[in-house]
Amino acid sequence: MAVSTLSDLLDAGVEGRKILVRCDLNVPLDGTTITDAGRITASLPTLNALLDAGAALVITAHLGRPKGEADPEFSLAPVAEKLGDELGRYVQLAGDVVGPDARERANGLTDGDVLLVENVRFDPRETSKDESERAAFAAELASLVGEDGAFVSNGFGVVHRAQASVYDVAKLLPAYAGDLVQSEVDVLADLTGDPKRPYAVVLGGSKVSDKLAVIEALAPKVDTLVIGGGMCFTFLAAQGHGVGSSLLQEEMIDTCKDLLAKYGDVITLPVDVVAADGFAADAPHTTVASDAIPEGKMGLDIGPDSVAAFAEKLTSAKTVFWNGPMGVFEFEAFSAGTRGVAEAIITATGEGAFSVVGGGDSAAAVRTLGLGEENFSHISTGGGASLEYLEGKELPGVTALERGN
Ligand SMILES: Nc1ncnc2c1ncn2[C@@H]1O[C@H](COP(=O)(O)OP(=O)(O)OP(=O)(O)O)[C@@H](O)[C@H]1O
Ligand SMILES: O=C(O)[C@H](O)COP(=O)(O)O
Repeated sequence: MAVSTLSDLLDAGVEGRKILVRCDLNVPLDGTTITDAGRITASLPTLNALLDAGAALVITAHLGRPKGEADPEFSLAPVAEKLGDELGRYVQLAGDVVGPDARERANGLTDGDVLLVENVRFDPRETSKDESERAAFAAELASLVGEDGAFVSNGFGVVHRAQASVYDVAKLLPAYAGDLVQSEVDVLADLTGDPKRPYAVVLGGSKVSDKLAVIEALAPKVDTLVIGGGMCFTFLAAQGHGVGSSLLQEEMIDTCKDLLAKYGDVITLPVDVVAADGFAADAPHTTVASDAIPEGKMGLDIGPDSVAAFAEKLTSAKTVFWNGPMGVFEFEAFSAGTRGVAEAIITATGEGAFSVVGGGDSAAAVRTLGLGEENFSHISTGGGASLEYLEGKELPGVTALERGN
């Protein structure tokens, strides 16, 4: 990665300067309680290094996918509090993103101060397809750190998004890769060169439309592609099975048919699923064959036979990349599939495989199910970002840094 790094910025000196840092603080929440702070703790080394060197920080981040307007459900308030605890210093939260409150607070920052502005996705220009709108928003973000400012990209989980606070702003300020972006890209590079075979990829989770596209690019590169979680139902539908009220991307059924025709020998789908009456922790549920999901039932986990079939593929792999839980692991009743697949990957790792878990919720699953981060070769903070990297796609947030300075 030919980019300027945090060390270059520290060598240039940050004392008395305001530094804009893009983090991925998109943590899972239960109401206002953070259920896994992994992405916050992963951000700390870079933030602490800058603060220790005398910088004042303006941090930008998103939370969830609000609709381009302020929405209390997606406020970064819980994140500001947790970040303050972790940094051991007060983190101010601006009531807006680039409005009067953010500007006034940014103006008043002195060395060692930390300001988090509100969820950048409260401003519709952040994710706009119109480059000039994004550029205008990026300019307002850049102005928060003034003439002498710099930009540090430290949100690996979001570098696959060509969004204003990730991509456009890097063109307006001297731009540097934070330690998290640099170290994640370095590790993932090991998976793109000449991975040890068999190479298995496990896909699940709920961002079906984002990640179905990844399969076309990954399938030819891997020996096994295991698909569970919310991802599998569009494939089951493509095989002509009813999926009840499970997560389904109807407009992608034909794509899945094509993928199965082309890569059927590589793709493994669940043979059974845990079908529930609704989306709730205590929903009555039963395990059914994946070609017999009853009308009105919702598949919330893969079943035990699927776990066994997936485990057989995974335990013999020498390289494993896993993104996306196999079920709604946040509910105990639907966590067995995720646990079972994780245990198979742990077994493979114990036998010398190189294993990477990528994604906010996937990494959270490893921690909340007590599976032991140390049992995997690497836990990545980025799900979509690492998948796109493995696909060989350009990561706009990294490209922008290469172009910068
Ligand atoms: N069968 C299912 N139906 C509905 N939701 C599911 C199902 N299986 C898993 N999920 C949900 O998928 C979510 C995680 O999906 P997601 O694609 O966001 O993964 P991730 O690891 O966070 O990756 P990224 O970092 O790209 O977001 C979890 O909250 C989980 O409850
Ligand atoms: O959770 C993630 O993968 C990142 O925070 C990016 O979020 P997004 O998929 O909503 O852009």
